[in-house]
Amino acid sequence: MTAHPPAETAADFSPDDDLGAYLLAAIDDPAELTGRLCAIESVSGNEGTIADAVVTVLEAISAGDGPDLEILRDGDTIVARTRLGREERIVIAGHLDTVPVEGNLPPRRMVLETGEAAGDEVIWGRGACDMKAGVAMALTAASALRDPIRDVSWVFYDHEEVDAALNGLGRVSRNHPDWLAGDFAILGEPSNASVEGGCNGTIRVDVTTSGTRAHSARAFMGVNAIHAAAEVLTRLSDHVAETVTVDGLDYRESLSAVGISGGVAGNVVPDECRISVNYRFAPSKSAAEAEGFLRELFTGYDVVVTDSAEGARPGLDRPIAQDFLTALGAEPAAKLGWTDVSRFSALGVPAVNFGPGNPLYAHKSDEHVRVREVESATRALLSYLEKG
Ligand SMILES: N[C@@H](CCC[C@H](NC(=O)CCC(=O)O)C(=O)O)C(=O)O
Repeated sequence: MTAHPPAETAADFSPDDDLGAYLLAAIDDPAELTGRLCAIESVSGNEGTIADAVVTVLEAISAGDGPDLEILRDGDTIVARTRLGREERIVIAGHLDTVPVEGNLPPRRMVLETGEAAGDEVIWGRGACDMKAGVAMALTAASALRDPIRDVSWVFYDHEEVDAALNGLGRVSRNHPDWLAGDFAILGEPSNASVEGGCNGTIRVDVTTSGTRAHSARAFMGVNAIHAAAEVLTRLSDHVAETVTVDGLDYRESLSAVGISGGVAGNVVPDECRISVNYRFAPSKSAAEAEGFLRELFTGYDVVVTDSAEGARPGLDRPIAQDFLTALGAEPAAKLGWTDVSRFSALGVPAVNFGPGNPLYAHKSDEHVRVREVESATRALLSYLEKG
C-alpha cells in the first residue's frame, strides 16, 4: 500500500484568491499545474470555481503567441477552439470534476516510498490521476501549441463522475452539437500515458426485496426484507465476471453491490431492502443486453434501472486512430472504466483515452500521478498536434 503523506507538514500547493493567475503561473510545468488544479476542490456539482479559473487560463492562452481560441461556455463546460481552416480537427477533452474527497486533499508533491510508484516523485491527492493531470496536460499543450497540423478543440467539462443524465458533454451535445465536431477525439483519462481503447459500458440497478413489518419482539409475525437480501448478495458473490475480447482488446467485466439500504426502526422487522448493483459490461454488449442479464440474474426480485451508459468498441482500426498509435508508439489496452469515448463514438467521432496516471489508482484514497508521466504525456501530445 502507498503511504499517505504526513498530515502535519505544510501544504505544497497554496492557491490565492486569483485562481486564474495561480494556474497561469504554472502553465509551462504540467506536473505543478496538476497539483494546483487538485488544490481547487471540484467534486461533481462543485466545478464552478475551477471552470472560471480555466476560462481565465484559456483567455490568456488565446491572447498569447499561439493560435487565437474561440471560447464558448455552457454551464461549467468550456470549449476553446482554433479556427485555422485546417482540413481536420482534433477534439481533446477532459472533465473537471472528481469523485468525493477521502482525506486526500490538500494535494502533495512527494516521493513515494512504497507502492507502484515507489521512488518516483508524484502529485498525490484527489483528482491527481482522474483526471486533473489530463487537464493539466491539455492546458500546457494548448499554451505551448504554435502551428498545429489540424485544428484543435479543447474541451473541459463538468459532471463526468456521476449519473449520465448530468454529464456536461451530454448537455453540450444536446444544446450545441457543433461544439463537439471533429475527426478524432482524445480523452485525457488516465491511461499510463499510453492508449486505452474504447470503454466498458456501465449500468446501475436497484434490486429490492420485500417483506412484512412486525414488532421485532414478535419477529415471527413478519417477513424480514433485509434477511431476504442475503440471496441477492449470494447471487452476486457467486457470479464469475467475464473477460471479453473485443477487436483484440481484453475488457474485464465487474459486477458489484455498491450500496445497500433498509430498516425502519430499531424494533421493527423491515419490509424493504434495496441493494444497488453496478455492472460494468464489455463494449460488445448493449446497455439493453446488460439490463436483460441483470433481470435474469435477479429473477424473483424487483429490478429498477437507475443509470446506464453504453460502452464503446475500441475502433482502433480507423486510419486516424492508427496514426495516433503510430505517433505515440503505443501498445493499446482496454479501458475498463466508462469514459466519454463512448459519447464521441456515438456521435460518429473516433475516440481514444490517452492521459497520464495509472487508472488502477483512480478513485482511490492514495490517488496519485507520476511527475515524469505528466511531463512525457504532455510532450507526446504536443508533438502529435504539431507533427502528427
Ligand atoms: N455515468 C457514469 C460515469 C462514470 C465515469 C467513471 N469514469 C472513470 O472513472 C474513468 C477513469 C478510468 O476508468 O480510467 C466510471 O467509470 O465510474 C457512472 O456514473 O457510472
